[in-house]
Amino acid sequence: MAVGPFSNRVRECRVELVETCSRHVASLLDLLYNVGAVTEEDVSLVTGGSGAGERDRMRTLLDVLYGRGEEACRAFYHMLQSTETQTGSVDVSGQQNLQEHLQKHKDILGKEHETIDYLSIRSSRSGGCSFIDITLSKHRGCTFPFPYQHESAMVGDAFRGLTVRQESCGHDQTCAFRELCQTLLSGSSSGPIMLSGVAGSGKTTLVRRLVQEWASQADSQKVVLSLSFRELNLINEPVSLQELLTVHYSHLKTILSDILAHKTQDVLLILDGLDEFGFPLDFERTPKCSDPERVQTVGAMVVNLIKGSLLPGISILLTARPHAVSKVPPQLVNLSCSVLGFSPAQQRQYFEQNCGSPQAAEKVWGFVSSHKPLMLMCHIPAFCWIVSTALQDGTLCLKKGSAAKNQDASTLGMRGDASKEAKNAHIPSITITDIYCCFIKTIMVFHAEGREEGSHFNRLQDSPRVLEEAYPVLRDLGALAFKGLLERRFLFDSSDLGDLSQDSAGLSRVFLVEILKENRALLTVEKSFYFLHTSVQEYLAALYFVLQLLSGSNPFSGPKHRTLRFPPGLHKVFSSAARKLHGPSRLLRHRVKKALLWSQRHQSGYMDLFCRFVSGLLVPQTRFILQGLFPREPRNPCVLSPTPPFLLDLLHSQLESSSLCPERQVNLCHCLYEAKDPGLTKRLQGWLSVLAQRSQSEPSSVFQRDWSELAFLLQLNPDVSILKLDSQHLDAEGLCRLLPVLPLFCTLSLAQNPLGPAGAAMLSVALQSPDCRIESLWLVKTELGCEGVRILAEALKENSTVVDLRMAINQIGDVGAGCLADLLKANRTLKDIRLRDNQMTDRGADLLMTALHENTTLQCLWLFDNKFSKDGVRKLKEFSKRRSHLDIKVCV
Ligand SMILES: Nc1ncnc2c1ncn2[C@@H]1O[C@H](COP(=O)(O)OP(=O)(O)OP(=O)(O)O)[C@@H](O)[C@H]1O
Repeated sequence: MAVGPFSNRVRECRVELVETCSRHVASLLDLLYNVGAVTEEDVSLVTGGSGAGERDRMRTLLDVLYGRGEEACRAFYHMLQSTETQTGSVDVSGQQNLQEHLQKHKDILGKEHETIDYLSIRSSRSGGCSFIDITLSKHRGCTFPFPYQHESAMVGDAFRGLTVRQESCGHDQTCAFRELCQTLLSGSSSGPIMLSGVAGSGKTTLVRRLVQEWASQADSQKVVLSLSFRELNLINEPVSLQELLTVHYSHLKTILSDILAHKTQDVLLILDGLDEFGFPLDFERTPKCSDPERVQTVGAMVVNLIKGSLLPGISILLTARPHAVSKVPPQLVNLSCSVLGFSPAQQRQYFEQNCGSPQAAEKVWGFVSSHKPLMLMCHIPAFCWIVSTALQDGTLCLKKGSAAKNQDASTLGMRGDASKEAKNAHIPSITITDIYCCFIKTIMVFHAEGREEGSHFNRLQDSPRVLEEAYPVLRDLGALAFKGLLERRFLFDSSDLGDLSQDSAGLSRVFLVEILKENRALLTVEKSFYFLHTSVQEYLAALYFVLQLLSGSNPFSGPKHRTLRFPPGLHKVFSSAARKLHGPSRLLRHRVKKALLWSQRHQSGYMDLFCRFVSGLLVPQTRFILQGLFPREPRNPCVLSPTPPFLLDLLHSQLESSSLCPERQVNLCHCLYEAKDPGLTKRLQGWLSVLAQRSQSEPSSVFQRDWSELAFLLQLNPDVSILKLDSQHLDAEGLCRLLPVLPLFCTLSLAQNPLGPAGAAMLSVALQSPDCRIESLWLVKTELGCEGVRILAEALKENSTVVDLRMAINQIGDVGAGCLADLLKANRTLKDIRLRDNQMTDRGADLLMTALHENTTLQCLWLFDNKFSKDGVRKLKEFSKRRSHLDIKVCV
């Protein structure tokens, strides 16, 4: 074998040749065979191996050529030159061909991603779903969500969490959909972008919108390819990326390999729903693969795409629920976006565009905006749909709600000290369970027979009959939802639906249309279903659970006369425990307790809503909304009292448990709220009087979970205007738990707590909140230091409510005085600032006086016990004398 310059080039440039010439391997091999440079055996060696892709074939060819020696390698370079000249000449027509295919691709994908809403109530009322811009936040790299929290609860928190993060690290920003669209379609981004958001927050809707936006841009050269993880789950056999895409996009068949080889920088690959991906993603051990033609498992393919080994240079948009974000190592993610959900203004816009009439929209918005728990949940678009469906015709709920509102209004005028206010405080009586009951009822009634005749109101009168008829369907669907929850399963196939899909009365169609979404997998013909929103699954599971309880059956054994069985392990545990108990009341209590404990064992907050719904449905007043569905006389008389005492006892005894984490404790408070516990108001009063006593006596330690509970109780009661938490060992973490309510007090007194700069960051979030009502902020001896003051001063520049700021004994020094001086130049609201004992010297006093030349609103500045010289004090007094509106208090 002769080695010369050509064979050396083949060896040295192997990687480059594989990279650039693999697409010509077939024609090169032909040419080389025709001129005798390679043999028939060589050809079968190169083309053999069914799994080998172009790159593998190219590598084998180069090895063969090197083995054949200098002449074969020279022939190769010669052939390569002529092949490239030939392909160059067809480039112009190729370009035209590409444009035509691209336009066709845009048309097809645009149509596929039209925002079709199958929800017939919605389409009947508003002509389909209109897209409302939604608030997103973006962040370089990757962020992880807070652990231990139900994802639905995280949405409301996300708005404030965002500002907290902004304060502490300064690189999160809110952004609108348009901006994300531009980043993805402009061609300037590459690598993975993670879009996270809780269930129903609108990720898939954003993806649809993005594809439509791109499809409408005639000049966009981006090639968008969109796949859902749900579909990828169905591919069990190894496959090459090229083959997978060719099957999915058969209309791109002729140009796909060219795009994948030469236009990767123009490709945007959307992978929707990472949370649902069933295959493991092993970023450590998955073998590297850079050949789109090489077969591999779907999991390995996804890993190689995300790592940039496969199709380097493409942009990838991954969407995931928050808990699944960590499936991808953060260092591989270029940009993270979170769907924060609808802001209050966007919620209002949603109702305006999705309710049947402006009056209905106004009613729904009025109701939602006066019920804080509802408003928090309405950050999630899917929940907006549930609420608008439940309320716009749900006369029952609206009547009840307006009564609650009137009572709220009667207490709103109150002013004064928190404990006095709490005595009169009224905790609103509408619950989330009420809303879901109205939702189900509205849907059932809407689809009932005789829909064409009579008004919705008339049909509402007939609802007991409709609901009675719906019993078997609701029970079976509920059983499926419950089984899914226990198994942590959210996707069901046709066999899971069993009789439901063949229901002769057609009632189950209601659910298939309104409540279950069909997963339309393009890669296979198999159908699967999932609930419109996980909260709907949790509600139906709770409905089933309570229906079974009230009819004396064991919810854990599945409905009788049906094939649906729960996991054998679970079934055994629950039924053997049940056998040991006697008497229906004890059995009922036992079963509810089991369900509560079951949920508490799951620290992730999964099943939190289920427990709230169970608590709500055990209240006869709430069940009355679904009159007709429940047995008239439940076997168990203990569930007939307004709020069953056994339920309250159970929830209260769980609340006392010392092993409960704060988030589960808050969930128990939610359960008490759903159970319409009349003692909630008392609990708040108790809390506030304990705090009042504590601040007068020796401070004792307050657990973090207590702050969560207090925040929850205060949230339900908007009428308390003064919050005094002096000397309570309250730190930044405690403040974080209280954050939802902090802006809502006129006077916030947090003296003698170890807040420090981190606590100041929390407070600055409250001060910048659009809901901020804080007028007096008392932070005496809270370890702020100059850094804490700097953070607060920045926030106060944006705030126009605080009039009275007390910050004695905080060691702010001259640096802190300088920050306050800067604040005084900008702020026109503050009237009274107290800075006793803060280690300020003449330098600090000078800075403040300079600023006060520009500020004419400050009336009182207390500077006792600082480190001023005699001359400094004299200067301050003279300055004060010259300014009639300003009183500076100072002594040596
Ligand atoms: N921007 C929006 N404007 C109007 N309606 C919206 C918007 N976003 C979502 N929705 C409504 O909320 C429903 C749920 O949204 P979507 O399926 O996109 O959520 P998701 O985040 O993908 O949920 P999941 O994680 O469960 O897949 C949609 O069917 C749609 O009706």
